[in-house]
Amino acid sequence: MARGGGRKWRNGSSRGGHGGATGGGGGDGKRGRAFRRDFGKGENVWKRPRTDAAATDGPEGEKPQGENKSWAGFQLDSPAFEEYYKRQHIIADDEWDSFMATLKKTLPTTFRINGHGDFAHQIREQMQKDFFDFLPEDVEVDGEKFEAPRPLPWYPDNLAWHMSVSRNQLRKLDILENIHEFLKRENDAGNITRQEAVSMVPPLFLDVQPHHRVLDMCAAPGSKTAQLLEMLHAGDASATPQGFVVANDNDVQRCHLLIHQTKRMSSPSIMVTNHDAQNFPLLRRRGRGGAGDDGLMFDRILCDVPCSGDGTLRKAPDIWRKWTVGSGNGLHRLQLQIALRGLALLRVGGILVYSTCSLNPIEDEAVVAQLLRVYGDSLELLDVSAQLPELKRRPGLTKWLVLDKKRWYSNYSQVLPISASRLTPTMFPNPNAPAGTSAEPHVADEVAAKVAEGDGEGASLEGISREAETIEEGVAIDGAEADKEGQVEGGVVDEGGEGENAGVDSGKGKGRWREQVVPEAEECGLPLHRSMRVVPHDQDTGGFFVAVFRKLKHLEEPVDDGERKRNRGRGRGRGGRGQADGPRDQDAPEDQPVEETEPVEAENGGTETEAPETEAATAIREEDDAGDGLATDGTGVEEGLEQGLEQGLGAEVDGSAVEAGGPEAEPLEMEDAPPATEEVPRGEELAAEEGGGAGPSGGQNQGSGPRHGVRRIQQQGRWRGVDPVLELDNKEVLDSLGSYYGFKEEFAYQTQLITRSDDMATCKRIYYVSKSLLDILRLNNANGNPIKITSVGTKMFERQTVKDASVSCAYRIVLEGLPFALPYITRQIVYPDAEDFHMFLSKRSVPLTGFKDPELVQALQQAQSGCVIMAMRRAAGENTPRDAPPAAVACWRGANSINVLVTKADVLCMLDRLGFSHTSEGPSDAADPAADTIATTEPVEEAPAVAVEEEALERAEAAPSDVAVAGMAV
Ligand SMILES: C[S@@+](CC[C@H](N)C(=O)[O-])C[C@H]1O[C@@H](n2cnc3c(N)ncnc32)[C@H](O)[C@@H]1O
Repeated sequence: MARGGGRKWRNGSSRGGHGGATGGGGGDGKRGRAFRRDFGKGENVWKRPRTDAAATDGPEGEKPQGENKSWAGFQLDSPAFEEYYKRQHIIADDEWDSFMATLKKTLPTTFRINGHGDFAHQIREQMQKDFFDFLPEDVEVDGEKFEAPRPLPWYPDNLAWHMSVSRNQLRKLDILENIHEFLKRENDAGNITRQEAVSMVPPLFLDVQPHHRVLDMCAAPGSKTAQLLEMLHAGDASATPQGFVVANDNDVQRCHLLIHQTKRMSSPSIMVTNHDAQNFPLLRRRGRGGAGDDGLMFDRILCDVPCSGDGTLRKAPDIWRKWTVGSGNGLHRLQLQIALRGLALLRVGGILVYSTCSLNPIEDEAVVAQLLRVYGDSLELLDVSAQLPELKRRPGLTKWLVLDKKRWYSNYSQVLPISASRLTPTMFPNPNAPAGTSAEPHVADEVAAKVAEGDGEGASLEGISREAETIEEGVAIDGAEADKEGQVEGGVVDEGGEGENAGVDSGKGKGRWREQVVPEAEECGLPLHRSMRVVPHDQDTGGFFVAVFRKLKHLEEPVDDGERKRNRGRGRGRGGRGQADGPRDQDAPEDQPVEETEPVEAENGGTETEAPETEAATAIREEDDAGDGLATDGTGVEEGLEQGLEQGLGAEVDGSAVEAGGPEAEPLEMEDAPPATEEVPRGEELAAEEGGGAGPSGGQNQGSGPRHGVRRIQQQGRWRGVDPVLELDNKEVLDSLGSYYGFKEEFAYQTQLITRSDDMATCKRIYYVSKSLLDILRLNNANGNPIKITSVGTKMFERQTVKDASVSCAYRIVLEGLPFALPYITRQIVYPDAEDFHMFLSKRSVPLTGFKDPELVQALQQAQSGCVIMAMRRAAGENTPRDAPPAAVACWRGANSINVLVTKADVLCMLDRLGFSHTSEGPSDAADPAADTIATTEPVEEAPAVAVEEEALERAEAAPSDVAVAGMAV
């Protein structure tokens, strides 16, 4: 569907990236002068550190370079971490010190300019022109030279930037403070996103095109989702993309961060869902199979899994203290389950990127290796070394060790009973190696050899540690005897019993715990070097791991029976809830018709359904002949996970795996909280807050045609408390919108508007969704709504409670949705020239007669009271159609005046983009709204509300370790 010049004019500049830019503007230098005035304070601010306490970090030399004050009190080392990673050889010995030193420095500030094309380039140019070009060479912060900001060389179009200073340091010099203010303002308006450099990498390898269906499986807080959306919208600027992005997270709170982040993108092509990714539903169509029509399968999947997060030590230093080897081991299973589910949902030919912000091979290469084993020649680990050539990366490891309970293993066959429930074969380079192939060398022999070589107790990392002492004290050396004070369990003497840390030689408890000969790591034999690890000291970043896969075909061949049986026994032995059975080809070829679940009319009037079964559920059902009470619709699921489980994952399916079979979800309010000043119709408030009960209201809904995609509020059952996703088909509302705004016929408002309230006649918010997402909503509905949707599309209209009875349409157009409606509006729209528009934005409230252009005054006087769109005219001679103005803004026309209906921050950014002068304080506050007939004083969130959310966003981004710990299975 065409969207006219939406991409060009960028409704008020804000709401981020893709969606239309203010365009034009810039270049006249006026705005730049306004900003530069702030710098002219008659002194060299570049060298003047602030004298307040925040300006000093304490004496140099007492902290690692770059460490800031906020790190005071943090432990910045971990012997366990060092021992572990040295042993894994993720870094060569001669680089170790540099690696560790970088890890102890704070992370530089990096940010990304949202969007693409003209709009993004304008921001970049403005930023350089007004700020960076003015930086003298000799700026110092905290006694260190301030390096000029530079674009990240590997990020396309110079749209991602690096500043050597931390965010705290940005506040220490006035001139940097101005940059900080600019970044903050643009961030609030959604034009810039602070994001760690390495976190920007995975989406780039997905090569998202506008027609792609994209799934972001673990998406919150959403910085990568934002990138995916930008790529989706990067095609024909005048069209809504054919594809869409589904952003999922299993944490309801974090879903709200995700909604906030994606809302800034103003996209009708985004859906936020709330599922355990390992159980993400697979939707099928009945009788409509065929190339290009395979239900809800995806062309691109980002699998940025929960992880132990030790690649983020530089921004989350508490990870030093918390670091244990158990974090990575404990997450491996979940990571594998999620990745396998991702592959099951991927179309043939599609690309899946697996990524973590952990350096740990158990979370990284071991997962990748198992995916390759399960999929065999159905999956290719892509060699992407030629892509992003400027990005320094290291090839993935091809061998590694597994550590548990202070004991190193190279092969699962060595695993002692004490660790058998904590480790799985899939963690090892060779999960299927028969027992004994890599038996541990006899310690006594090794000790003898080392002693003979003159090596002794000092050889703590490369072989034997402290054997001399252990022998002296008569400690068991081949697992048969007990230490005097230690305990024997399965032949291992463990000092603390529960200690998890690597601590091969912790220096404590001399002679109290048994040492082992560390086995040689085994080669995996798979092309894992094609995966990549970004390490901090290569380019002053955090650490990250990325692997890029292409699915070549659907799985067909069952895994080896013997192997399945062997592992099935193991699963039972461990009390697993279920066991995967042999593989089935659930991932039907594109041309194969598939069955669709029939929704069952539930007693409460809502729709209840038998959910499409997840593979985990299948695993349970098929292991347990009684079916474990789980519903299945027989649509089948990819056997990937089952095989993964069979091949040693252990076949235990944790409680969460059952969820897709029908858990009762936490009540979830689906829409953003209404602005405090707005009046919420009572019926709708109830619907949102109480999760049900607000049925169609009396006669108001009469006259509506049959609803499509109806999903009434669930009073019980799977998504209890979740607002419905309903296609707006209330004739009165649609007619009122159509006649008030004079929408052209080609505008799909008749079919592509969605509400989340059962009471359509008075629904508070109306959302606009792309055609392709609408198809998915309908498919979801036809399948009984297995997908739990927390938000969809972009808000386009909001109900306005007004005192003035002459206002004939209760719905105003909101900032996010305006770009999509603008090309089709023929009424209630006026066209000021640049001068009047500039004046209006600066004042934010102007009498109807207060404009210089008499035609504009006349048009305003003739407009109805209520929402009016001000669309700036191009300069004379510019031959641009009226429906593609350089900027437009929604306003409220009262009896005597017209008021802008966007935040001050948004107006400021719009002025910036248009090259209009303003003070850094921005436009004045709107005139007293009481003077007019608008019922709300500030209809959109003002900066404080946004700032709070931003803070939460930052916290969420900075705390992956918490996420990981919370998500740990053990
Ligand atoms: C590493 S963070 C994702 C960061 C995100 N991709 C971004 O760029 O902003 C991992 C996310 O996974 C979520 N998560 C944890 N377990 C999950 C599961 N089983 N299914 C889906 N999401 C999960 C967490 O809530 C967390 O938001």
